[in-house]
Amino acid sequence: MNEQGAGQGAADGSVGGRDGRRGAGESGGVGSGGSTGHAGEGGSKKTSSDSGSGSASANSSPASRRQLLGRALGIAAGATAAGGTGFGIARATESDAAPDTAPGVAPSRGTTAGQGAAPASAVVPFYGAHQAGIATPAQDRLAFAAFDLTTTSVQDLQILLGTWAAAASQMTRGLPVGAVETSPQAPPIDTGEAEGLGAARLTITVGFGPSLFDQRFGLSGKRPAALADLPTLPGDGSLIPARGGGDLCVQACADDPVVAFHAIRNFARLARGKAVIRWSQLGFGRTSSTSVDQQTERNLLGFKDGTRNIKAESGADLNGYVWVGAEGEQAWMRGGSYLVARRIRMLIESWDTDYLADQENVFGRFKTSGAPLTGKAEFDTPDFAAQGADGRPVIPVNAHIRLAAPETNDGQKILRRGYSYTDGIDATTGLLDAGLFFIAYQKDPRKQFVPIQSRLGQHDNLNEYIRHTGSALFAVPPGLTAAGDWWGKALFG
Ligand SMILES: C=CC1=C(C)c2cc3[nH]c(cc4nc(cc5[nH]c(cc1n2)c(C)c5CCC(=O)O)C(CCC(=O)O)=C4C)c(C)c3C=C
Ligand SMILES: [Fe+2]
Repeated sequence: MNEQGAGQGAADGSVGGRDGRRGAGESGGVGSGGSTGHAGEGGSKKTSSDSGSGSASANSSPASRRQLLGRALGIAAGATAAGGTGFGIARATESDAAPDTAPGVAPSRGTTAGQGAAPASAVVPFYGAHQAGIATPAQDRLAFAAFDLTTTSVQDLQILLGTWAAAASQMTRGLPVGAVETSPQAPPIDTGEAEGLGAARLTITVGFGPSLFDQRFGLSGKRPAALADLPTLPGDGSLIPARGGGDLCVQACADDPVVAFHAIRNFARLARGKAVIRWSQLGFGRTSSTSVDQQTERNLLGFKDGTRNIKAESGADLNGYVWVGAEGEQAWMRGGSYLVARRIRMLIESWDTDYLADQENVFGRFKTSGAPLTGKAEFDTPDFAAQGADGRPVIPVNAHIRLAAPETNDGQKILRRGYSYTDGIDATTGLLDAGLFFIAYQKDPRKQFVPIQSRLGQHDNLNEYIRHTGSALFAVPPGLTAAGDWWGKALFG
């Protein structure tokens, strides 16, 4: 489906196509191009004037589309009538949306809604003090998207966040966002590809980018100091603007790639007319263990990654380095965290020509065991003071772990939650475009990611083999308390 088709289908809101069905654009699709690309590669970034407004601003049948989705999600007239207070969203989701025990829409003719319900063991609770997907033991797969808002209406934004919350409550329980099989004349509410796959430990984590706090929504006074734009850092020379930024982000993690993709796709569909995907990234093979129960996985350079990560079981580390506490001047962020995403391409072909001892000196760890060069077993504590017979440090001065470790960074730590990625071949060089989609959570990027990356960008032995190509920062608010709560409710309150 091309961009024009998508725009037309959405803009004219027509129901009667040649075959009597709604136009293709209305039947959904991922963001601006339906791919995992970004605005600079194919899909052009839409503005409010060319967004193909498939909902509120279109003039014929969008109301029926909104009603359709709203009915499914329990967000309809109440939310629209809220007049921008957000209260209507809360009430609508609370009163009309399905309780946690039922799908969000009464099954219509032939619907399979509900049949895909997940075994309890595969469900990660959606509601809680903190958003799931941060301290949750890392799942196998990632689908991540940053969105740009195409609306400038606060009410539209609130409706979007409320709609997403209701949809997330469904999907994280392994349920469709609405009927998969509707009447022949209406598009299915849920796109259907995750039917029967269960929840697969799906978590959906939403964040707000610095740009959300510009003049459009009257939020500039609510911008946390810690959400300061990331400064230009050493090693930022290869960043591609279209692979960074965004007003909103959605991190969907699951043990099944279809389940993770389905979440992003349906969020993009529900955002139609209000927001478009700016860039997105699929990830596989979690590169960071975030629980003591998880075996440490390897990154694409073949090294165990996540050995000295913050673990879900360490409440002291989570409170000390990850969750925003009373020190944050914006009360709406307490219990939240800040997400830094970096798309880091690995120069794999070059790395593969490097000899083993050099690879190990790059990281300061042994490749097979993952032990520090000063130890024998993976979890041995690195001894950064140890010297070899030649009087030189055993862990080289420019080794990755020395430069990144809390011992070198005023005791600061971050929670890493990245995934390997591959986007095929670089068309100009024929080399693999693969690497690490680095995600880190922290209390304050100004004290954590920025100084650590500043040091790494200047001195890290690894720099010969990597290029940072994308960068983004998001404020991730605390968890939703119960049905009816929505991301940003306290922000707009
Ligand atoms: C700014 C933060 C970091 C970036 C960017 C980063 C990129 C990056 N890392 C690896 C591979 C490994 N990293 C390891 C440890 C490690 N890395 C960071 C931070 C960043 N890494 C920290 C804080 C740490 C822990 C340091 C410590 O306390 O010892 C390791 C060793 C195993 C482990 O402890 O996880 C590996 C391997 C790659 C490949 C990469 C960019 C592509
Ligand atoms: Fe690292």
